[in-house]
Amino acid sequence: MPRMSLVKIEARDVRNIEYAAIEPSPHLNFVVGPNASGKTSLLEAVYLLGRARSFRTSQISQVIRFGQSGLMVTGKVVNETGSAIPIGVRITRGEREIHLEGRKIQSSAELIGAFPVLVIQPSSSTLLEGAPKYRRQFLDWGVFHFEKSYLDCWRRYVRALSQRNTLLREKRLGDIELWNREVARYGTIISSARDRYAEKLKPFFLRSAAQFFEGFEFELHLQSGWSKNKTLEAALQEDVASDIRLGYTQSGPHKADFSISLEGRPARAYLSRGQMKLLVYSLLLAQALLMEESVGGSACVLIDDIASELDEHNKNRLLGLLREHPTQFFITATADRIIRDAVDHDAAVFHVEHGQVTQA
Ligand SMILES: Nc1ncnc2c1ncn2[C@@H]1O[C@H](COP(=O)(O)OP(=O)(O)OP(=O)(O)O)[C@@H](O)[C@H]1O
Repeated sequence: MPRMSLVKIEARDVRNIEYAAIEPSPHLNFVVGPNASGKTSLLEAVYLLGRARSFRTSQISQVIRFGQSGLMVTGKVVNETGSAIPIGVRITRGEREIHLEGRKIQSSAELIGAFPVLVIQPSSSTLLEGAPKYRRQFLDWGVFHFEKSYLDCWRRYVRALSQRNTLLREKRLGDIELWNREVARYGTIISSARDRYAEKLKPFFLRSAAQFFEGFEFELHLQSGWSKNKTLEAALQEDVASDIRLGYTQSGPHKADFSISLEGRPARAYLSRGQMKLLVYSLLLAQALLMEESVGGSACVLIDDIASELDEHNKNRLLGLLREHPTQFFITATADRIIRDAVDHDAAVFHVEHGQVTQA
């Protein structure tokens, strides 16, 4: 069965790239060049194609090349059935246009389903070291690709939660029971979907982590966002008085989190920065592998600055792991030396200099 992969991409006015057109390999793609040449910008173009936003900034206009009024990225993705899907994303200051298979679409959700892209970058350590929202986003991205009804349920939850919060702030408690039920109904579905996903992810995560950490026993724990021994509806009912004081809902999947521990201790308290980075790699690669093996789909994984914070030994282990992994990767590095041993027959190498991209 063919795997999903990006077979063609054209980028116009993406940061310092005036124009680039490449035909990537379905497996390993190395993007090599000096600092500030435009390597991350090329990855940003791929990401734009799958998410219609940037992984570097929430202010998308920053990505438009200086002096230009807009940017455009077009590409062709071949999916598991062998069909070629054209995608186009055009961003001007204040406007975003997405085209999928010749149709103009309004929401990026459809795009995310058609071309799933994951990114691992130097700041990815925030997945384990930053606020819980990063871990919820990680879980939700995975669940979204697993259960198509998840997004709709999530939207209903957010709406119900916002209604409940308004009632709390305005101290209008007449309808609170109704909204407790709504929040509990969708919140419980979300939480169960995350639990199912985490259970599926665990063996893949442990397998990936075992490649980097010999003899370490990791555990992944999910916290639902409310007290374990009661239903969400009961927790919401009990919280009403203190929720009014605070002006927001304290219990629910919007407060969920997960943690990784090592022999009963929180991993983040014991691992070095480089090891934390390897743990993040393990989680994200597990997510991509789970997609390959269980959903019948696959993700395109972008790795920005592979050398950052990893020593030679771990870099080589990681590259070895990527070679075994059937996923499509885009990997940036400043030196050819880093990738020399990893390049084999199905790898493509792109050189970037002053925003010009050439295939080696
Ligand atoms: N909107 C923009 N228009 C034009 N150039 C930009 C824009 N935003 C950033 N740049 C410039 O684009 C260049 C390429 O940046 P990019 O981050 O892609 O480089 P890189 O090759 O990944 O570098 P490094 O190896 O240092 O991470 C930088 O010189 C940056 O200042």
